[in-house]
Amino acid sequence: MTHKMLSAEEREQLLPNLRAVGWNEVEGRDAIFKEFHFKDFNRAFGFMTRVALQAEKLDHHPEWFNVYNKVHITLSTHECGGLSERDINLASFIEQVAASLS
Ligand SMILES: C[C@H](O)[C@H](O)[C@H]1CNC2=NC(N)=NC(=O)C2=N1
Repeated sequence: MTHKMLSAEEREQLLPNLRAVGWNEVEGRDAIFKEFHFKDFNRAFGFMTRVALQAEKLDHHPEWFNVYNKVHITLSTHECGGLSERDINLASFIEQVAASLS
């Protein structure tokens, strides 16, 4: 399957919404990043478990890092070497899960 990089127009429309909820563009790479904080490890890992199952379903996986109650997530589409619609869709799913757990 091929994935198309987001166009300049799509970026102008989509990125401000993501920025408003804490996703930032990564420097030197076409990717987005957000840091999540939970009450404890149990919440953080519960969050990761839900995201993992959806990622597998979508065949689109986060780059992430966890220490105790913190989860750092980077999203990018390796296949096209940058941001695609898949990253936007996964980011919005991640936002829903995080909202349901905090
Ligand atoms: C073969 C498989 O479809 C690809 O490797 C998928 C898997 N998960 C992926 N995840 C992400 N984030 N980017 C990809 O390009 C990607 N490609």
